[in-house]
Amino acid sequence: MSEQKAFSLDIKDNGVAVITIDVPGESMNTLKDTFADEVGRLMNRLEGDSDIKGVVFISGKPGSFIAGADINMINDCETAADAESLARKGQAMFDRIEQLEVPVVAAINGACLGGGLELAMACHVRVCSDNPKTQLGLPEVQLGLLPGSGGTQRLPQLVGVQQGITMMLTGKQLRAKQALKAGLVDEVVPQSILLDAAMKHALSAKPKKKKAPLKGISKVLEATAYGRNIIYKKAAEQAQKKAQGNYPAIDKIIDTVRIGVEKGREAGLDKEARSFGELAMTPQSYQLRQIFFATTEMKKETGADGVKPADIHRVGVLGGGLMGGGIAYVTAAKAGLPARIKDISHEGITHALHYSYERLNKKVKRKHMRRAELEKTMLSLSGTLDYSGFERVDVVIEAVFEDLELKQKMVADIEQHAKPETIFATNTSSLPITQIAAKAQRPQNVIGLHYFSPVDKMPLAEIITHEGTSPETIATTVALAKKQGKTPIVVKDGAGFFVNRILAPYMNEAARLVLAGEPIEHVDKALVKFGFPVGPITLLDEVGIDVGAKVAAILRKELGERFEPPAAFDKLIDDERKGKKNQKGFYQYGKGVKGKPVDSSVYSLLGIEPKQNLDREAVAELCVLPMLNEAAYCLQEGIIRSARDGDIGSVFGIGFPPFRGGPFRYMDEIGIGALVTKLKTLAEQRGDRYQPAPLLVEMAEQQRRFY
Ligand SMILES: C[C@H](O)CC(=O)SCCNC(=O)CCNC(=O)[C@H](O)C(C)(C)COP(=O)(O)OP(=O)(O)OC[C@H]1O[C@@H](n2cnc3c(N)ncnc32)[C@H](O)[C@@H]1OP(=O)(O)O
Repeated sequence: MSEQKAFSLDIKDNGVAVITIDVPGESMNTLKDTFADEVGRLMNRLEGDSDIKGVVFISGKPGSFIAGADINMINDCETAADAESLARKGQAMFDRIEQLEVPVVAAINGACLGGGLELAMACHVRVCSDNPKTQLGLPEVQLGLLPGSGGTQRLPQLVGVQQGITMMLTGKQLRAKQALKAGLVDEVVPQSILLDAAMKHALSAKPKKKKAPLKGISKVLEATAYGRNIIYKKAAEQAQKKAQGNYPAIDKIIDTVRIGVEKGREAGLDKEARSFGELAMTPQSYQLRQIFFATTEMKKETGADGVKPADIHRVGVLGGGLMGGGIAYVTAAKAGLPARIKDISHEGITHALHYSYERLNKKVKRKHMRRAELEKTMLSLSGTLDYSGFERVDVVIEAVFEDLELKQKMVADIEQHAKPETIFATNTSSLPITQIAAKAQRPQNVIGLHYFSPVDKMPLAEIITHEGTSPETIATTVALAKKQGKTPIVVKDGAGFFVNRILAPYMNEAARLVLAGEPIEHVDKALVKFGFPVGPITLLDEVGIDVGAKVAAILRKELGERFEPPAAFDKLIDDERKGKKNQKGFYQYGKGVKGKPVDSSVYSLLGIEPKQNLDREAVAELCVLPMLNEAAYCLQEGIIRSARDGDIGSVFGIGFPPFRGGPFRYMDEIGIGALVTKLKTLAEQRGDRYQPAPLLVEMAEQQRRFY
């Protein structure tokens, strides 16, 4: 039997060689080093045939071009030299494509990422479909890597140094029209004529090397070495402000581009391959790759083994407030499902509709969406003051005020007005699902579906089951959350569920440090440096100090002394300090306030003389260790199903530094034995709340790891 190939050649009568990429046994094309020989033979064949007038690369997969180099292959590298050699092979393969005498065209439909875009950029012309799935980008930075097969050299040439660096530092992907405007593709056509359009280019004269379509200040800056130096410097400053030195890929990307632009392609490619090798061996890249594997694995899970989710045709949303509005929006705009919003007032409904309209209109203004599409999506949203229309909804998502009796009444109302099989999903963040389901006639249909604010931005959804939730309800809710663009984790009912539960001891500890005199901005900076997107005190201001106090009290009541909040909330609440929402918190807000100065009156209110006693590492450790410990408690109690779910929940829900892999992977890295020793010492010094979770103690004794 002949071996199935990834690249197949079909020479058309018009002399165009069409190379179809269709990696056998994979749902999406990814590039492997083993393809080098295959492509090499193809190139020999093409170079030796003077009848060939042009070449087109196209994908044989229905909705995607190439999703990049195979990340498993990168993961299998044992040394930097292994990874460097992968990069060099890719570079050589793409150089040969570029060196073909005849025009070479990439016909792109769907994802064209990483190594896929690097291949496309080695072609002389790029044509892409206007399919919304068509996205072009170099997302290697999200894996702690840089583009390793010529991308750092070819992208700046096509789109300019500034835009090229930005794309590589952020991993930002461009849609068809954006790619056209940026100079990354040469033509955008409907998918139905993609191949024809590409063939036309293949039969035309080979285009001259194009220049990036730069205008204004970019054009001026990029014209001289002096101007470009400003770009490199600014890019590094901006990126590091966010990355805090935690991502080694950043400097390497900028440096590699710089060397290529200033010293030429050869020097640039050499630096690129070496940097790729080095980065592939960093712990940051390792952890980020594990996050990719975990999320891909989770995309396939239904939440209930072997159970098929029910079809969802319509969704009901109770409450048109901030959360309800956001939920209606992701239902209509992302899941493409009609959402019927019930509120007690016209204002509530108008608010929810307006919320969606504003977001959609922004997309129209940015040309990411047609007006007709906006109108169609808006038509799928409707409102009601009673339950009219609810007899047809398959899932109801409740986002009303946090009041147990009210929520129980909602359950009863839905049981009365909707179908017997309609699922009741509550977006409560603090009430036990078991209690919300307590009076239900059909408790099997009741489940928690906890979104994070803002709903359209935050990627996580916690799906909370109570003892009686049926597997069908779980599978259907998981499917709905995925359609809404969320990564769901299924968790067991319990105070704070998972995310808020592990957040609480961390926030409490940060507040304790402030009360002990550590300056507010010092505590925040320590955790931003550790890798969180914002510090805990800033977060408290954002969430609302009153909300924090309320949640803290509930958790203390349900989970015991370990959750005792520091005795400061009362004073803050009495002083009407709610945080950002009433412009009075730990920091100063309002017009005319520049930067983010601490509101020093909070120190006198709390009777504190701020003085830094601990360094950043110590502050971070004191706050993060209780979070890790609590995550272990959650696993031990079956709140989360696996360490993997806990890691993804923490990274996507609270921005736990992704390059550390999540709390469980981070605990493995510290070493469970070392962690237990540290926690015990802190328990002696600072109090019993630091006592290690029994699971950790047991694991330390047995020298086990989470992974
Ligand atoms: C040398 C080079 O510069 C280095 C590189 O190219 S590194 C790789 C850069 N590319 C990336 O990071 C893209 C990674 N992939 C993605 O982001 C997403 O898969 C995607 C946006 C392309 C598609 O998402 P979606 O439609 O939800 O499909 P998804 O389930 O994720 O992927 C489909 C399958 O392709 C696989 N896949 C996608 N990209 C992959 C990759 N780069 N490596 C290995 N497998 C990959 C997934 O594992 C999954 O496999 P399965 O069918 O066995 O489950």
